[in-house]
Amino acid sequence: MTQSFEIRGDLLIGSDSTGGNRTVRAINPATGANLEPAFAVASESDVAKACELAAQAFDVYRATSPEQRAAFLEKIADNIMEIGDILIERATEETGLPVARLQGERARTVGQLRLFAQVVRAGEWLDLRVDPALPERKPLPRPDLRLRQIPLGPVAVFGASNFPLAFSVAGGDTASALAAGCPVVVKGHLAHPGTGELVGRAIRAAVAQCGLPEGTFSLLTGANETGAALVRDPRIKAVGFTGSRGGGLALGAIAAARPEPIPVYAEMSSVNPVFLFPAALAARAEAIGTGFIDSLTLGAGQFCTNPGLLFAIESPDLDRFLQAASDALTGRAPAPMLTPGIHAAFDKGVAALVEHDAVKTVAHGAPAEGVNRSPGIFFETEAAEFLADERLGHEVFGAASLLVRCKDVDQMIAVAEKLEGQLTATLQIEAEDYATAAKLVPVLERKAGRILANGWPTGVEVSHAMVHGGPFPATSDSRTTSVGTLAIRRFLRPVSYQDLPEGLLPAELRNEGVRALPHLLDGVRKGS
Ligand SMILES: NC(=O)C1=CN([C@@H]2O[C@H](COP(=O)(O)OP(=O)(O)OC[C@H]3O[C@@H](n4cnc5c(N)ncnc54)[C@H](OP(=O)(O)O)[C@@H]3O)[C@@H](O)[C@H]2O)C=CC1
Ligand SMILES: O=C(O)CCC(=O)C(=O)O
Repeated sequence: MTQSFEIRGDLLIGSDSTGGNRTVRAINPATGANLEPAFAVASESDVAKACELAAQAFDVYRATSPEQRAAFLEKIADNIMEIGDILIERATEETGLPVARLQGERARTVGQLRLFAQVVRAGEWLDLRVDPALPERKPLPRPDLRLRQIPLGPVAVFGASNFPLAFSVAGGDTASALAAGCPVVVKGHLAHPGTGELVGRAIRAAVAQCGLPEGTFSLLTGANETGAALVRDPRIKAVGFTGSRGGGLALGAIAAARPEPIPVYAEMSSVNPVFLFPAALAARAEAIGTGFIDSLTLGAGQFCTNPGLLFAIESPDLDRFLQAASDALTGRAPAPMLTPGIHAAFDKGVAALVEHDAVKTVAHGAPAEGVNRSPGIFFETEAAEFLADERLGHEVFGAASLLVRCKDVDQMIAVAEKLEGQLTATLQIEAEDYATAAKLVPVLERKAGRILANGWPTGVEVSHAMVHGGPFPATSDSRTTSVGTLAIRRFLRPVSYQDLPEGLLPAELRNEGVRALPHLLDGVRKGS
């Protein structure tokens, strides 16, 4: 039977739909119009109720078999697809993003849930290890030691404004936390509350269809105080966040100040440097120029992987690149940005660069027609100026980028050394550049979570070998990723069982259970 999912403006607290205080409306950023209905704002007691239900659900949910948990993730994916066109229509209205982009993002979202279902079934994430007892060992016997990973507990997820599906209510943080066995309480983003509610209802339906405890999932709408109360709640054991540096740091401070501090996995701010090497510019300056502008203006530049900084060595080929990039940007019509606040922040960041004495505007897009939009813009400066003013390396969230002219490779490496942590670093190279690029790669490994060649950083593959992370301020914890299957590790911790009788061991660590799954036996890999 086909299910129907509606937007009512409710909070989804376990199986309960509540919404006393309906004061928030979504805005269509393309027109500035308010959208119906009004959404409920979660009170402190709503937050506490969602967390209590999540805590009650934890032991039951984490005890689900891999098959049950994988089937739940797949049911969420099926239900999201069942929402149908109204999901895409509402997301378009709330974000100003084009239909094709949102359809692609929906595919990424359900693909991500299905990938985590495969991960759960495969069992590598359990990281099973068995060191059998050595009773005869001298001078001391070794006990029987068995290790597995268990989930941390209820997780708070902050949906991102710029990916209303893939980084929001059922996005990567939620998918990886649920895959790990953690109940999830989402603080939805006010930029797309209707989209969030539809997806939240799809998850909640899957909870009921799979016979899971109601507290496995809740969705709260609200402002800063709702999110702060959620992170403070003692039942929450970890936080996933994508957004601004200020927001991530504020939530990290709240988490660190709790009587029991908890990890906050915040993906925050990145300018994603691109290094244009001489032979690459000589071979394909024009193609690099247009490729750059396509990546820069994708989604009105509202990607945390947006290429916001370029480095290149002075040459006539660099001038060819600049001409091609200028031609590609000039006349390009700006798309609406996600919220009036994000648009205002973009205009402020651009104004600071326009007014900067050491920065020259290279090109900009066509003038804006309509609200919440501004032309894309491309600046240049000299390496010495860049090194003298650290503000030039800060993120301007939107379609703005700065080219830094370098004298030679040594200067390019010197500026790279000064960069803050990044999600990505990109090399445009040809074979003749490899020897010089080899000097830069070790520097970039220290700076970024992903290093790529001859592509553009926007558009993150959801896969096993992806890292969407990096040193601060790209994220709050460079040891992990928010995209890809490795993201599950954020919500797990190891437990070692020493000499426990077989009957007290978890099923997967008993002799028969462990043989059926990949594991390390005395340090040697066994199983698939
Ligand atoms: N690196 C990236 O991937 C992204 C970066 N950004 C950056 O963030 C800016 C603003 O965009 P936005 O998406 O709203 O990001 P924010 O960081 O402002 O907000 C993200 C989420 O965190 C919450 N939040 C923020 N600060 C606090 C706080 N002090 N206490 C409790 N909750 C908090 C917000 O709640 P509430 O809505 O109630 O404020 C929202 O739910 C952009 O201009 C851009 O610079 C945005 C998107 C992605
Ligand atoms: O580029 C992508 O696909 C993902 C970008 C991202 O993580 C973000 O903008 O928050």
